Amino acid sequence: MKVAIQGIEGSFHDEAVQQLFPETEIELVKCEAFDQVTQCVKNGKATYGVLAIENTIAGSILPNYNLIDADEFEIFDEAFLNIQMYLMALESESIIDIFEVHSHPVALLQCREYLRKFPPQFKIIEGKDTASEAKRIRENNIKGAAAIAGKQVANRFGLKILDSNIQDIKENETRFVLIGKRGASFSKKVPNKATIKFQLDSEVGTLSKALQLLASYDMNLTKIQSLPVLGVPWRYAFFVDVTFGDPQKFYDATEALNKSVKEFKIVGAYTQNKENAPSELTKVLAHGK
Ligand SMILES: O=C(O)C(=O)C[C@]1(C(=O)O)C=C[C@@H](O)C=C1
Repeated sequence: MKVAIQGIEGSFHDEAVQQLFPETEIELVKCEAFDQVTQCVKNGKATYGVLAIENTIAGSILPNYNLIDADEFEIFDEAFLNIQMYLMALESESIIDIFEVHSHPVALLQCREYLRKFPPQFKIIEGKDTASEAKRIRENNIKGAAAIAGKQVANRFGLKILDSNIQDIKENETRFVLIGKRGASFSKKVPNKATIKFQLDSEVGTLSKALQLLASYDMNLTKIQSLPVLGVPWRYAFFVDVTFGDPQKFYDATEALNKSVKEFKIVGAYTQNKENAPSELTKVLAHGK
């Protein structure tokens, strides 16, 4: 099965794929940017894509909301990874030799306070994914440069860890979503979580009424994210994550909400996966049910 990610083997996206599909043979479709991931799913080069959507230090990865929304993709599943960051360089280097650091922009954001401790001439360079940056340092034998990546990357590419757990807050998690073409859903599990999207008229109380309606159907709101509607200045769309016990109540709530909001859409109804259970798809592929 082909799954597109931004990054290469060893990146956190790769780890998320392994988390979702521990028993399935996966061919990673390695992309250099998030929009390439959705393009690959759109044009069939990959059946599914995995995208980071939010991090507990860096916040929402907003462009990925737009990418999922723009091309009528659906969210099928989610995975949570504990993210611990490490500073790594060639075996010959020690921390005083380092004058520049390379990593994924979101990884650098997670280590902002740590990076402030280096002298002003120290360069912070946004690159590709964490693993590619580390690999490049190793393959080109780049002295004086370090990468920020997960421990698995140092092991995989033979780099020396110069500093450990360097993200600004010890507890650090990233949430990833599994996406595919709309309607290509596979899970036989009853959903207990969903992401919905809608727009509202700019009138007093419209958002409050929408949220009250969700509450009246026992929907537990876990996240709300507003994003500009592209091409319509100062208008916003709301992406809301809810968890629920009774899927029928969720569908009743969406039916009611659809009548009072604009551009309503269920971006995905799936199973909440804080425990990081393998994706249902693994079972479907193995047993056909
Ligand atoms: O560069 C990587 O290893 C990634 O998988 C990217 C990414 C991200 O996009 O947030 C994934 C998880 C971490 O939050 C840091 C970086």
